[in-house]
Amino acid sequence: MNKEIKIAENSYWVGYVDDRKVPFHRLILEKGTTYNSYLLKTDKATVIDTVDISFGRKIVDNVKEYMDPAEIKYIVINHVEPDHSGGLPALANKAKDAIIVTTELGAKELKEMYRLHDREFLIVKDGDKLDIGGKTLVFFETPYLHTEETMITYCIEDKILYPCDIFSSHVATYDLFNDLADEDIIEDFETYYKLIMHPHRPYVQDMIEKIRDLEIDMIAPSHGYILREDVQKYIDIYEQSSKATTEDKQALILYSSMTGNTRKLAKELKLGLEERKIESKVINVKDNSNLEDIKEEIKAADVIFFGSSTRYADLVGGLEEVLKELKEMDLSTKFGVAFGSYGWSGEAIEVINDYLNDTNIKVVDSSYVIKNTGMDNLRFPIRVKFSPGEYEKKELKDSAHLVADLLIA
Ligand SMILES: Cc1cc2nc3c(=O)[nH]c(=O)nc-3n(C[C@H](O)[C@H](O)[C@H](O)COP(=O)(O)O)c2cc1C
Repeated sequence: MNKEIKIAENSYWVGYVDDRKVPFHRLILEKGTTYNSYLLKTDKATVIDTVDISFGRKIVDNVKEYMDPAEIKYIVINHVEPDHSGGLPALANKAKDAIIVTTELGAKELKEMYRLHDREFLIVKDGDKLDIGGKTLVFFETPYLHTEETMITYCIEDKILYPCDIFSSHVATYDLFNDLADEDIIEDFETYYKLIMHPHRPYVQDMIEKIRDLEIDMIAPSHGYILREDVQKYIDIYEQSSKATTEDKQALILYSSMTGNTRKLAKELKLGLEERKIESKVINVKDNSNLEDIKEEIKAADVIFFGSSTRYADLVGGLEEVLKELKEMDLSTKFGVAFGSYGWSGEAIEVINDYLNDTNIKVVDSSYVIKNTGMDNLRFPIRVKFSPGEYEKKELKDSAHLVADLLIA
């Protein structure tokens, strides 16, 4: 490590500056990045987050500049992605008695990733406190910021928030504090927000509520600049940007049904969209429906759901006639989602998806969702066996919420 970077009394940066062009989430980070790790050298010395898996030995060396790593009592892992937890195996190997502090899901994933089944874990939940001997840490669960297991850590005495990926920026810099930056850092900060956090903006709003009453003098994230000047300005950027509205967006739900089950799915999707303030029109497409009218409705919509149940491995009603028209339309600015009720194989839903893939519409299927949001808890196209129960109704609403979020990405 080149120089001591002290962030508060007995608290030091022990991370790594990666000034290569770093490949990350199918991007090349032209300005590199930093993996910020922090050592709180209290009576129960604590490391908060580590470094990328490629630099595990560096964090051990950095800690050694301040203390014997064997004396570390706690290692806090806010987020398990290997650019932050990657130094854990090397560090835990030296800190043999250290307790790993993380969320329940975080512990499950870390054990699998690094074969840490024999290590002691402390599972924390929203608002739990930990006395580390001279300082007190409080933990808040912040799911999907940026993956499901994520939490953030706040030190009461230092008034420092350690939010891991949240409030980060991808810049390789040795002048780690924002007031020392020789350039305006807002663009990098906003770019990071847009790419990593914005797809999860409802969760950003939840996080803002959790930290609203904390006194925060400094934000010490895990990439890029540590924010100690104009701290509120950066929180405000997250709050304002995550409020982006869906009010001017319109959805169209087209369906065909034999006995009304697919109609029930359409109804739940509409309710879910309305909860996100998206106006939606539902049309039952029959054999004699007016195709020109439906095409006008499609042109006016930002997202179109196409639903059919399956009858002898085929679509029902008049939906296929509509699907045949799509190829001739410019749908490049719109999202398309296939759905349907089925009994055992649900071929119609897959056929709808094939039709959509043959147009220039943005097809919301599981592959698209994973690649654009990192979320894999909902399945697209939307398939429900027979009539939706309470569980399926909730999933349908969640699916509608996710599509609503895609609309303002
Ligand atoms: C005559 C008939 C044929 C069916 N064929 C299939 C089929 O090939 N594959 C399948 O998964 N489900 C099949 N089903 C089950 C329906 O898709 C299922 O009952 C669905 O919930 C009906 O939804 P709806 O009320 O929206 O039409 C069939 C049902 C009927 C009555």
